[in-house]
Amino acid sequence: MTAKLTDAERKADLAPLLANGWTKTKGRDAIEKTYEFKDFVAAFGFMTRAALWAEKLNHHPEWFNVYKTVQVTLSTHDAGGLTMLDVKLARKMDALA
Ligand SMILES: C[C@H](O)[C@H](O)[C@H]1CNC2=NC(N)=NC(=O)C2=N1
Repeated sequence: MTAKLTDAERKADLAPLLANGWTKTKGRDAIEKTYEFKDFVAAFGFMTRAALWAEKLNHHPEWFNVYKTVQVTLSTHDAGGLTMLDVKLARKMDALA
């Protein structure tokens, strides 16, 4: 099983994400970000591309879409918190958005 992020990993790998629009979820070891796109097609295009990466990583987002907004929460359910899989998927999503 993937291990929860260590303090060192939180400094090295999580901090850059937190400086790039991700925030820690309240009351839970998770991160979230709200992406705003030009329209629904752009938002759904992002979700489609992210979904293929999620499947490839076998790591799946919690997300919510309304029109051109996609709200994403990442956490590793099997580990009960943040792992490097969340970092990987967050980086990928930022690259795709
Ligand atoms: C059986 C399957 O590999 C697991 O349930 C995977 C699937 N996708 C997952 N996604 C996320 N976000 N956390 C998990 O722990 C997780 N586990």
